[in-house]
Amino acid sequence: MTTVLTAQALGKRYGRRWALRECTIDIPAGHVVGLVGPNGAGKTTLLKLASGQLEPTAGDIAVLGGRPGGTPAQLARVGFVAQDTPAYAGLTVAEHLRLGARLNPRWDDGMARERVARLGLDPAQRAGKLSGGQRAQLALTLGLAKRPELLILDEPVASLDPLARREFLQGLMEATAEHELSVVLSSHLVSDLERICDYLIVLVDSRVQVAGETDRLLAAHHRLTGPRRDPDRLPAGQHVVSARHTDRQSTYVVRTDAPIHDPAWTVTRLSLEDLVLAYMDKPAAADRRAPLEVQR
Ligand SMILES: Nc1ncnc2c1ncn2[C@@H]1O[C@H](COP(=O)(O)OP(=O)(O)OP(=O)(O)O)[C@@H](O)[C@H]1O
Repeated sequence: MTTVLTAQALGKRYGRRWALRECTIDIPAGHVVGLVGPNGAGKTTLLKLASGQLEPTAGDIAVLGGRPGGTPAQLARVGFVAQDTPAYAGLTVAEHLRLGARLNPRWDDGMARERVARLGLDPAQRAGKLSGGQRAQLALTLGLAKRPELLILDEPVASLDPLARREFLQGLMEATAEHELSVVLSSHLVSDLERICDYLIVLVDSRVQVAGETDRLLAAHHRLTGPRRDPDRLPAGQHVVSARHTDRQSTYVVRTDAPIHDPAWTVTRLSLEDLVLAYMDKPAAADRRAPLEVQR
């Protein structure tokens, strides 16, 4: 597997507090990867370490085979769109493009101008006067026109209304279809991830709980509902992700590659949101096993 990001026992500490601890992760190339997890899981910290904005306190990280932010050439290969889609409020849209051209050796000015025109952004408008959605689009334009091999987006759509969100994600999907680009996108909005991501990683408390291509993950997970049954009475090939019991009834989310024929169970497929919630539901700190990988 060719990876765009690989980390071993990666950690970042602020004073005595670990923001990310012993994080081991491999992110494959050629995908639009959704990174999801509860507040405080360490997603932003991981993405900032990957883009070279933070230095690790412990462990190793390599992005596109190099040290994040290690050289100007390495910086040019990775684009980053931050949570608050920052822009220089006093600079106009056109000035942002000129700055991008000056700072980035692989800058695609034609693409930047074409996107700005298509989005209806006024080149003379100061970024501070743009709406949140327009600012996010400007940030995405700057990230794409850099022509990175890897584009990292940290909750880029969190503050956008549904229409602006859809337009932003549409622009991102078009760009990934047109250019060879790996994308890692963190978001709490699983329905958005479901639309654009073909690979999912659930991070809880710095640990990868599950990672894999979304269609394979969905094919391998099922909800079983039926008469109460203890987990040790499930077949060995059924890995329990989450369990709920009443006096009479059990509901499991299981991962299995084998068909489920037990007539006692009502078997239903999961949505991506159900799957994410099942993994987020696990007591994170207690679960220190190797993550599940569902891959080709
Ligand atoms: N600059 C900092 N100083 C101290 N602690 C920090 C700092 N940045 C992050 N943390 C802590 O590190 C942990 C991980 O934070 P991080 O922002 O990486 O999580 P996240 O998964 O992105 O969360 P969210 O989904 O809420 O954005 C949190 O407990 C947070 O409080």
